[in-house]
Amino acid sequence: MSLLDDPPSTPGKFKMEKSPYFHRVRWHSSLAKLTFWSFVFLGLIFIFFFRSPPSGSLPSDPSRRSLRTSGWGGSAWEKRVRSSAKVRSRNGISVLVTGAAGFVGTHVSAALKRRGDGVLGLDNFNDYYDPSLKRARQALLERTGVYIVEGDINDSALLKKLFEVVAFTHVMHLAAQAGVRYAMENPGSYVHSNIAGFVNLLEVCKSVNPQPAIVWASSSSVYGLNTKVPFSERDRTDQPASLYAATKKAGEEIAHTYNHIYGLSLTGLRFFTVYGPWGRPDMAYFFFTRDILKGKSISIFEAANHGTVARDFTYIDDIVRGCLGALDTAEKSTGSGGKKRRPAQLRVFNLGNTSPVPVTELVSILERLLKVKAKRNIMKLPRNGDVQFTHANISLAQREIGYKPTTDLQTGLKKFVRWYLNYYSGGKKASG
Ligand SMILES: O=C(O)[C@H]1O[C@H](OP(=O)(O)OP(=O)(O)OC[C@H]2O[C@@H](n3ccc(=O)[nH]c3=O)[C@H](O)[C@@H]2O)[C@H](O)[C@@H](O)[C@H]1O
Repeated sequence: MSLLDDPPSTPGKFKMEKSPYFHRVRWHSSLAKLTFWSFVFLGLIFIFFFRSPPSGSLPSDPSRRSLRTSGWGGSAWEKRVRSSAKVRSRNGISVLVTGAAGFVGTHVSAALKRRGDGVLGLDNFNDYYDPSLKRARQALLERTGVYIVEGDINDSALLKKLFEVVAFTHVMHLAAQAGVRYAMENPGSYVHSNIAGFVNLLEVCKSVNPQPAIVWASSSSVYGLNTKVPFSERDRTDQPASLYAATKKAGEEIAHTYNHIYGLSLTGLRFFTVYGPWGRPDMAYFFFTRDILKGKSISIFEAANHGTVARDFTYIDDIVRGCLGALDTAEKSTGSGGKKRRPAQLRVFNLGNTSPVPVTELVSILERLLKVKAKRNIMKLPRNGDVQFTHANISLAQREIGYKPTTDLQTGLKKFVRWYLNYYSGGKKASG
């Protein structure tokens, strides 16, 4: 076997370069290398010019799973975009909803459309969880007249085009890489969506005229290791326990910057464990339901010394009202042409339920609703980003945006279970 067949992989093996045999083959190998790299170079040019989609493309990112963007542009497409974003009520707003095929995105889009606002969705339909659920949500929205453009928030050309076609008054930014534990598996996807994607969106929003007001999803996870309860917006948020939390916290700081420099009106909403019909299969209430029904055991986390793990579970309809309240009270951005004229609104609100429930109690409610006993496997809370409890103080949101949650966990889960049984009967399988 020659040296070229067995390239050195350790510094030690490089000593072989001194061999006279190596000098004899070097000239031939250089020619071969030159030919090889010329082919690679020509190949790359071919791929770049002839194979890239005509209508904007995604930056390559190996951290993404199955990320497709279908073609956009053309007069029929623009007509569809305009029609979906058309305001149909007096004093209505036109909203670009990113992550519209997501759980919260679907509900918010439908609610806005119902009251006569113009709504255009944007979603990349990635396969973080079962994309068929996203497609089903899309079909639901289509029936209400909401069109979802398939694309990524990192695609500047697409975002610019959307603002060229429609002068959106508001952006409801819900596209994100969610999930606390998954951040250990795929950190790049959090940076891609929650940081790079958010910055890209803000870059476009700051440049358009008029600038939209932006309401976006932060997270209760920014409170991290904070132990002061209930969590108030004034509490410290500099101890994130997961990369997910850190990217959401970074988002809050990034929002501050764009507000400060460019006069963008920005409102961050710290959602507390949102659940309900059409929910996310990666969340505990959802996969507990699936596994209990299948007779599979479920892992229930407990803290040190049998400490209770609890969440301020918040029902989707309450969250939707919070989102609409934030949109309705958002002041206009104050910049144009990338320059700020005067200070703009910058807000952060907790959207929780203010009554934490232990995860063991969540399971008991599910058992009663499903009429099946769960196979409980009590486990130590893993050190992968989960915090022991969350509890929202919502007085600021109550005062400023009229937020008032009304659904307790029992009532909300009843609605979820009804939806779940209905959705997954008829051949559909819960996965993700
Ligand atoms: O408020 C948020 O900002 C976040 O809410 C949600 O995170 P979490 O509150 O962690 O929800 P979720 O995973 O459903 O776990 C619920 C409970 O079950 C416990 N849990 C979980 C898994 C398991 O196998 N066993 C278990 O006991 C677990 O320890 C926890 O106590 C969103 O996913 C996230 O995207 C973000 O929006």
